[in-house]
Amino acid sequence: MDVEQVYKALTIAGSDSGGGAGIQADLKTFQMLEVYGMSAITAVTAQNTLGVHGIYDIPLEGIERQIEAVLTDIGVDALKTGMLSQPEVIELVADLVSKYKLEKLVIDPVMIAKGGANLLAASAQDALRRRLLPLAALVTPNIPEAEVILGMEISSLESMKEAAVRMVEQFGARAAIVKGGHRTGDPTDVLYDGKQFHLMTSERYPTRHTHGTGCTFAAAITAELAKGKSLIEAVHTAKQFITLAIQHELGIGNGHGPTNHWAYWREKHNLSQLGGAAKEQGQL
Ligand SMILES: Nc1ncnc2c1ncn2[C@@H]1O[C@H](COP(=O)(O)OP(=O)(O)OP(=O)(O)O)[C@@H](O)[C@H]1O
Ligand SMILES: Cc1ncc(COP(=O)(O)O)c(N)n1
Repeated sequence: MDVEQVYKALTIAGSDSGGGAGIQADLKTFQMLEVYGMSAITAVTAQNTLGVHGIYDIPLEGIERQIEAVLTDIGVDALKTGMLSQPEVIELVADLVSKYKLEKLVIDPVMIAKGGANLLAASAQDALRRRLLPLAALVTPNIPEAEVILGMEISSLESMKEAAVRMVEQFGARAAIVKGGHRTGDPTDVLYDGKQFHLMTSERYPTRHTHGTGCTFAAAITAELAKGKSLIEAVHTAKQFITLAIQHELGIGNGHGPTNHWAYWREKHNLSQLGGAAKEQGQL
């Protein structure tokens, strides 16, 4: 029997007790894409589908030790960042990414939760621009995040393209994808790889269960990069992963529920989808 290589990915992000976003979404996504997942938790949130009910930052030394423990023993093929919370966490992550010469870094510049809670101190925005973006293989802002980082209004496909180019040319990321989930119409994401644009689009599913879509999307890209896939291949797979995860909503919770992290794997293996019972019972 053939034995295949084990690929490894690390997420540096916040914990979501509700399991839909943050560390939990990232690890579920790594697992479903058959990549070994590891984590460094920056903050613990008390969170459910109705909102964020508490944020407890992990001391800087604790974050550093988690990352060092993983890197000095197990190693990583690719990594991603999510909720970094404070400017000194951004400085620390940038120092460690440089120290260990980590190339495949995906930055999801998490700022505000769907429910409105602030997940990145305003004082950290400058550190994000100055220290982290120049190290990114890919940065994955949604439209409001790109507007804050760049100080520009984004209201059209053309301005999404301009934003992606500025992330690369002005701030030094090697590639940028500006996600279209927050616009009306089909959710088109604009990827600029430093040379050309790639537009990724899908049908828009009318659902309130979109908690953690950005985390899941960036984690899927990271998992595919860990396997050695090209950026374009990785983003294509991630788009399929997130589209199926949104399409086959689970119907969990009374607010913005999680996406379905099983959906891509079950589709690939020709299995029926979970969550249908809730739909039939009219709970969705
Ligand atoms: N209703 C929808 N139907 C289909 N695809 C969607 C929908 N909403 C978002 N997407 C897709 O999901 C991915 C994540 O985009 P989105 O803009 O929602 O990220 P985000 O706001 O960072 O997510 P979050 O803050 O919830 O983690 C993108 O590929 C986007 O096009
Ligand atoms: C720990 C953590 N990380 C990221 C998000 C963003 O996800 P969303 O915008 O869907 O709330 C979140 N809510 N919680």
